[in-house]
Amino acid sequence: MLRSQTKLMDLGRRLCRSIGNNNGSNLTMVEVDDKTGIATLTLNKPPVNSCNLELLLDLNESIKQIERNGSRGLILTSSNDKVFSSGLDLNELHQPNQDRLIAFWRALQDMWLSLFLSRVPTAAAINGHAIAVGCVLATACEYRVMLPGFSIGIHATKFGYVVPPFILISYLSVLPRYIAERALLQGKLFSIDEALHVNLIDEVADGKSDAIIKCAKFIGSFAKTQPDARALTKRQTRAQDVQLLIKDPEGQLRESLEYINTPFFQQGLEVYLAKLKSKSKE
Ligand SMILES: CC/C=C\C/C=C\CCCC/C=C/C(=O)SCCNC(=O)CCNC(=O)[C@H](O)C(C)(C)COP(=O)(O)OP(=O)(O)OC[C@H]1O[C@@H](n2cnc3c(N)ncnc32)[C@H](O)[C@@H]1OP(=O)(O)O
Repeated sequence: MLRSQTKLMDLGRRLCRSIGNNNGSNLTMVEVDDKTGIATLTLNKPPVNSCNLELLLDLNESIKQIERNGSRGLILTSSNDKVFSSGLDLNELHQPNQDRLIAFWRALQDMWLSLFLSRVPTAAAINGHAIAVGCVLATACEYRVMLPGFSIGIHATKFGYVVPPFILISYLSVLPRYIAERALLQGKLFSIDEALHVNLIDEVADGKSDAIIKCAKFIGSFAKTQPDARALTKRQTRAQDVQLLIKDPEGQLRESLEYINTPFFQQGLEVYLAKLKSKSKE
């Protein structure tokens, strides 16, 4: 084999390095680009990246791992080419075992705080539908690039769910209040043009790799900033948004559990889950 060929192969091998998150699961995958130092965090829970307890724990561990290993940034994306994330795994909320429900909701609150307050620059390469908490994952990031043909938004009210404050905040952190309020009350899912128009997303990409390149470019825009100063400034900017959850996580947990356990919520969820299942069998 020619020396130049060997060199090229070495370069290819060097470009991306997988790092584990210590728990051995493949629900999320982390690859660090050796050249840029940017980590790509891929949601990988078939069929539609619905967030169950295990995925939330795994995601949180991966976010922390990316910060620990000194990556220069985090790009969140999906291994499914149609669905970024379908939001919370509704089976976790339906007739739940109470201990598991507590662990699930804690993991959700913790994961959101980790992503929203991450020290490193964050961007979402949204390569499929981003529904409800799927949208919350994207809005927790600092920048969003999306592929055409998919929907993004929080449609909870359409199905009789009230959203907890941190979900509300994740909308309010990127949308003007009147747009966030109207969209939440309507249970609106945005098309890509609508999302771009209100700045729910920052850019449109024509494929996943284009989205990753655009996210990396955004992260590169911080190259000349001092990482600790950037991280602290981000934390200060977002301090008010997280106040409630940081000051009283158990109170927030209690309120959510009370609501989830109401017969009203459970009955509505049962109807919705049945519809979802029958739709997938059509
Ligand atoms: C004071 C108040 C305080 C607290 C309130 C507390 C709680 C309230 C919660 C409110 C916030 C809610 C947040 C959420 O995230 S709820 C989740 C909402 N998500 C959805 O509604 C998405 C539903 N899914 C879809 O629309 C489609 O699946 C999707 C994503 C467009 C993909 O479509 P497609 O590729 O055609 O795939 P299928 O529909 O065939 O789905 C494949 C398979 O997956 C199952 N599934 C899909 N989504 C979920 C889900 N979110 N949870 C569980 N299961 C899901 C689907 O049923 C299919 O399963 P099957 O076994 O039939 O193959």
